[in-house]
Amino acid sequence: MDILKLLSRSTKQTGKNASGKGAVILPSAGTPANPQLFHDEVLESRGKKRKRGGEKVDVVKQGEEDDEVDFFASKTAAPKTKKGRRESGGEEESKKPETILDEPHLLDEEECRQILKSHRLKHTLLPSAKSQDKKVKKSKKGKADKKKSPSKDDYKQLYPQPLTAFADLRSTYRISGRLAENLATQGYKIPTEVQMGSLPLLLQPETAIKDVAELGGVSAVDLLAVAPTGSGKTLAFLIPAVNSIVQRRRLSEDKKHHGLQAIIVAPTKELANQIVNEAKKLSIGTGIKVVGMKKGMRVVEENEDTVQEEENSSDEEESDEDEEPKPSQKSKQPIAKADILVTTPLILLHALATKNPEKHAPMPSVKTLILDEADVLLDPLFRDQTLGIWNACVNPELRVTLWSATMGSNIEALASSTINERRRKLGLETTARVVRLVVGLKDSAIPNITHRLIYAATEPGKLIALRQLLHPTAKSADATQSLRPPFLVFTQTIPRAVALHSELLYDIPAEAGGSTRIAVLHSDLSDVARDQVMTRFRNGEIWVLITTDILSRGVDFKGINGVVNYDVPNSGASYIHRVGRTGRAGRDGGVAVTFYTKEDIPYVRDVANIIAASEKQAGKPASEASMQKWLLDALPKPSKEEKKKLKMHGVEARRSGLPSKDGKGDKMKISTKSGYERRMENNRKGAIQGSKRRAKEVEATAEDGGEESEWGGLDE
Ligand SMILES: Nc1ncnc2c1ncn2[C@@H]1O[C@H](COP(=O)(O)OP(=O)(O)OP(=O)(O)O)[C@@H](O)[C@H]1O
Repeated sequence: MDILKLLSRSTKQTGKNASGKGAVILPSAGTPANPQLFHDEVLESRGKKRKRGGEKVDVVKQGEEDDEVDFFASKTAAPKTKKGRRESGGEEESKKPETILDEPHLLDEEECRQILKSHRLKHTLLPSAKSQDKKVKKSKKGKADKKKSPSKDDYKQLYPQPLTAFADLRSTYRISGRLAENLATQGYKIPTEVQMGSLPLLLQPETAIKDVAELGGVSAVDLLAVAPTGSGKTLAFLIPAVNSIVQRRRLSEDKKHHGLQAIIVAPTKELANQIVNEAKKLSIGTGIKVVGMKKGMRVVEENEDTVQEEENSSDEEESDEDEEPKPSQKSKQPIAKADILVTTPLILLHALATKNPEKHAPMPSVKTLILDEADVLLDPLFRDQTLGIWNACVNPELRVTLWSATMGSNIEALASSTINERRRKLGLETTARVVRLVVGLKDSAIPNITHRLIYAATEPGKLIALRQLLHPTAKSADATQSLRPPFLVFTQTIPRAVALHSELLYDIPAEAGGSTRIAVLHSDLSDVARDQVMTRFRNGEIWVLITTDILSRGVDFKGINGVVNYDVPNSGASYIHRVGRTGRAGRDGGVAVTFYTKEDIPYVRDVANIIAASEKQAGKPASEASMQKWLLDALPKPSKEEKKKLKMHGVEARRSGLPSKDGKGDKMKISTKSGYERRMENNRKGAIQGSKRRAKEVEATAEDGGEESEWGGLDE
């Protein structure tokens, strides 16, 4: 069923924007023309203007977009064979005959600078462990120089080769032929900015930076990458990880052996599962095994120190947390056969537990550690777990990359000092340097979506406003004033998500799929239930998904038209990640709606500032900006302490979401009528509409052979 058709049948929307100038292209409407966000025109030294994305960009024209709307379609994957295996297009990498490669394509320094500038890419070499050591010694000697932290001069800007086309990955950076084929099969043509800026450096630093003296004479980098939501960071970290394992396997004598070489850590199960799927697609035909970490899985050899978790699942099975493990199962599982392991922090840390709670079993074979959503993984909530895993990666050749759309300076300092500290301990100061890559404006929301900050005054006001968005008959001249499903709704707490779900459950009429179109996802649900909701949402069966911040980071639903912050997010970073679930891969037309009430006024300024910065980045003139200066000036500035409290616990008044004994919390309740009342009302309305429709049908059939009746939208 085409939900756009169904929901728009009875609306007055014409597909034009308010000015009537052009059709509104929704994120769910086909393939984006260009996944890049920034392509400023930069004057070259010779006076010519550069085209967007450099010379080699192969742009998919609008006319070539998919005709059929497929909200959550994945990119073309290799077709499955009868046995259910993906066709890899031939033998494994190692058995393929040598192919003749094109000439490497390298740009001169001026061209590099121009392209990096036009795509708003900034590379900074961070201070080395040695230079930090010197500073500390100096400050100990001279009492006057108390400054231990690096000065501005220690940060050097770099201009490495940008990747201008995916074809260069093979011709210039010599990635595996099978990996290049897998990328082509999935339809990747134009690299996004973060891919342009990171892939050359991670694949071949010595080619990306011609003069190694620039990198302090070393030929390897660890990377801190801060790039917008939906800008393709997953591919940027997976390509080098898969490629390095393929190259190592090629040199290995035992090509069938699987040993853990790369670990990818993500904060939620949903994100970890998504990364497993992407990594598997890239690894087709390479012989690489990608595994998602499960409870009870073994990853290290046992010795007298290790404390293995009792087994209740194998690496291929869905774990059942309620099932009691049998004593005979204990430690009998073989070590998971994995080259790449994708995990949430705690589950892996448990698998590395030793009798000494301070120590974890080492993983000497791991040469790549990737922290996705690194700022949250290094936040106090996950910090010890993440550092525990990091410290267990004892291989001296370990390369670390950290990725997020937001990275506070404290997190950057922690990451950088952890990398340097580790090197110092292992005596490896000179083998690699840390490079920071920032795409666009640091810590900002994507510029290709529309933001709307709506004052709803009270909790019931928010419910009314949400129903207006959901209501397809909302009389609005501007198509951006209503929100077409599919969309996500974020609440502050699990009880509030559950309450909102039961409130809205009967808002979609039975003929449009009824309550099956609305679902809730949160961490109190079982893994199986969470997986089912994710699958149904990806398949387009669920139109409105109510959730908590569990889905705010990393999760990629390609065709989401909008995000509703039913409750104001707990921080600016949370806003950036939540709204970044729409407008992925450069898609235009996404809408981010944030409701706020009287209780939120002290905290909403951060969100307003982010919206203003995003509109400025998008080049919106001040007259068209939704965030007017007077509003920004009028909003109070929360203190550091207030911000900290908000980040930890959210807006106090709606913490529990349940009615309080003193009755004060009742005004924060999400409810107008009980679910039973709404269901009864809905049934009544359905019956009336049904009988009206039947009467009309009979009339119409009598007159002109009949016409399909329309859903008249939601009556409030
Ligand atoms: N070069 C490309 N061309 C077209 N689509 C791309 C390209 N690179 C990535 N994508 C698509 O962009 C979408 C977003 O990618 P991804 O999930 O990696 O974003 P992200 O930067 O990790 O976002 P977040 O910060 O939200 O985690 C995915 O659907 C991915 O397939």
